[in-house]
Amino acid sequence: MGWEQIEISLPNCSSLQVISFPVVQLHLNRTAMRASQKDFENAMNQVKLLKKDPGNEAKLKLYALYKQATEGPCNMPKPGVFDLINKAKWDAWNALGSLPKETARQNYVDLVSSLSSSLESSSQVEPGTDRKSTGYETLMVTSEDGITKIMLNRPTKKNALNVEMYHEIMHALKAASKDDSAITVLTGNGDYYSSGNDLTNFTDIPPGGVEEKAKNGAILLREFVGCFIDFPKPLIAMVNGPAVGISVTLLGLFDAVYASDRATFHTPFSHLGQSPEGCSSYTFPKIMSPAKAIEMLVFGKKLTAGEACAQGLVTEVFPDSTFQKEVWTRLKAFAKLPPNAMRISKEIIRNREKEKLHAVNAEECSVLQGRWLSDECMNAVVNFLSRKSKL
Ligand SMILES: CCCCC/C=C/C(=O)SCCNC(=O)CCNC(=O)[C@H](O)C(C)(C)COP(=O)(O)OP(=O)(O)OC[C@H]1O[C@@H](n2cnc3c(N)ncnc32)[C@H](O)[C@@H]1OP(=O)(O)O
Repeated sequence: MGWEQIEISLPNCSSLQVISFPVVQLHLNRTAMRASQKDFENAMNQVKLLKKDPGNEAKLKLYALYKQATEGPCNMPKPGVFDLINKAKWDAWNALGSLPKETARQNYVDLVSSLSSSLESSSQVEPGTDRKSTGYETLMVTSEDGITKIMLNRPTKKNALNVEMYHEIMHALKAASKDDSAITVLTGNGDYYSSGNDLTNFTDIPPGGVEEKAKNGAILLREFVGCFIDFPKPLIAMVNGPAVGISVTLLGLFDAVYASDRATFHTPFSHLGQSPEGCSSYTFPKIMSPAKAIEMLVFGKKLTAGEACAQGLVTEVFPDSTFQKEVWTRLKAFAKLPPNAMRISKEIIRNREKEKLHAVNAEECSVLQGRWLSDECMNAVVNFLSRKSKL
């Protein structure tokens, strides 16, 4: 995804002919119809309720029409060539030329209506199936031998967490907290545990712009991390390979962390112009000392599995060749222990910290919301997406 997606969507949105043709046609067909301000507001609310992502191209059109409808023709200075996201948005808006505000408003309403019906009908392909409860797009969730296993399942993207995956993990954790399993395990499919936040999450800009994007991201992150803080049963991470970013910071909220000796632990927040999340600003200094936490969270020092174990972040390291067999044997034995006793013991160990953890989570999300709007963060994301940088 990433660069290819941006390259494909840019020509469509920056070309005057392509984008203005349907707009003009709609204008001619609708001289008698005018969307009211109420229709426009309803359409804006409807966009937030779309069950599926309409894709970057549609979102750029929505953005452009929204700006044209509310502010009129684009009179902003053109963003620099490396400011990919804002340039794509500027191009889309500018391509609408002098389209009247009322027509833009009508076209916005029409576009939302067509997106709602096409995304609605594509989600009805399998009638009667509730994807969220019977299957997942980004996870493999199984439950047997008293263990619910949540496996991150985007191996070709190194199990990067896209927005859908955040939602699905929350859903799977909530379901696991109520099912009849005794323990829950999080692991990754393929060679990575997880490469952390999917950096293409930053390219989906809603009509309200980057500020709205940052605000929504902070709300999502807070809810996501909250699910780990509140998870009532023993929660175990099986770190099958390298772990990056949020997949590392969350480990401080797990009850045991078993790692393959192939695993590494990397939190390159400063490199990305970002700041720590997952309550790591609180859990890491407690687990490994403030200085060691700063080496990881501020200077981005990558730890081997052995180092992470020596510092208390990892419970035990296993040779990769026997990792799966040894850990599953151990987990199956744990899962035979009386589940209520385990749950109550976890509660008494963790509960007095819960309030503090929720407060830390809220503060970290608020700081990150600001970081996501910084040049440092935007440049790092653009550099990754344009293949100029990797960790
Ligand atoms: C809303 C909540 C936000 C919470 C805040 C969270 C913060 C974080 O988690 S910060 C950490 C973010 N992660 C990264 O910066 C990692 C970026 N990825 C990389 O540097 C590298 O991909 C790698 C070192 C993880 C792996 O390198 P390599 O073995 O060379 O593999 P590829 O780069 O070719 O990766 C294969 C494929 O996967 C895509 N991909 C991998 N990680 C991510 C990612 N985090 N975001 C988006 N895409 C990712 C990569 O682009 C490749 O895609 P294709 O080229 O389409 O095959």
